[in-house]
Amino acid sequence: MYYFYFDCGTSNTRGYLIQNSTVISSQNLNIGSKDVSICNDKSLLVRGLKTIYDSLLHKAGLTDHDISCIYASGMITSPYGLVEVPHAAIPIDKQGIKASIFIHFEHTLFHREIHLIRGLKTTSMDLSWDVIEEINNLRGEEVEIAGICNHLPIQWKSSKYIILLPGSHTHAVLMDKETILDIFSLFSGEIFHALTSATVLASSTEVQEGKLQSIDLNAVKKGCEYVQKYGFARAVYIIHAMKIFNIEDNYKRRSCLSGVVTSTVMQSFLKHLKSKWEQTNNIAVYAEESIANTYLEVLRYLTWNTGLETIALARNKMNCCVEGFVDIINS
Ligand SMILES: O=C(O)C(=O)C[C@@H](O)[C@H](O)CO
Repeated sequence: MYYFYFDCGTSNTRGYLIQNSTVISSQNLNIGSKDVSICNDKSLLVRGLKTIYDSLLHKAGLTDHDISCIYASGMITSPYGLVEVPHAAIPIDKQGIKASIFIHFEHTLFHREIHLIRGLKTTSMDLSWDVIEEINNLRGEEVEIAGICNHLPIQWKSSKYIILLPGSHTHAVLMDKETILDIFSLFSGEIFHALTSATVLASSTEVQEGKLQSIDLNAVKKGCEYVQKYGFARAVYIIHAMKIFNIEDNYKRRSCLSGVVTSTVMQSFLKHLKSKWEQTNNIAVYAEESIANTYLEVLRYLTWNTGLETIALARNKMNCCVEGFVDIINS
């Protein structure tokens, strides 16, 4: 039996052709909810999805009739996706995620149902300004979490632990065995992106494509030190001063800035950990390798000698998204 799965992000969409539980082929397209928002045109995403779908089916010698079901998760259920679908509320596990799937009939290009995996939020109450600070929400990471659970030390599963998912936003997720108990959401990668593309730091932190995926961990540590000593605003200024007075190169300055942003994000997280999730000592970070290592370096710097156990899982080496999707569907 064949089925199709779309993982839709803010900047990218990936389609997977799956036979039983095995991925036959996949394709990436640089289209996401960000483009829908910028162009105010939802058809952009549908056309992108259909391009991926047709191309993978064609390569496999299949037709639409061979695909028993199409699934999608992530920003596709956001206001800048295909159709806005309310988040499901936590606590939730794989079975709950599967049971809350929303079926949408796509009538413009697919002319068939697309089964949408909902994002998650931390409250089901009516929201107002009085309680907005209690809210946390994610879309897409719930599928990755299901896959990540297969790669954690077995002894972690007998108690509570935390999964950190850095990205444009960073979500910290409190787990009890394989149930998502709580979420704490933070702005993060978008801050770094804004600083390195829309401020005076742009040209002094720019690096070649090949160096984007690597990081200088000593420079990251320096960034942490500046934030601890002076706070975010002065730490960022120091990186600007490094350019003005010719200290180090763009690669080191970029790594240092990454340390500044990451340690600011982790300071908020650690405050939350201390006040709300105190009893938890195990933290797994799932991200592209250099980002996961940056988070680990920063966490170790900020929590030195406190008994936290941290591990990194490199997203570029294991695809927890598709693995989690298969687990959810088979649950
Ligand atoms: O629920 C939404 O609308 C979001 O903006 C979720 C976002 O934070 C993603 O989880 C990032 O991957």
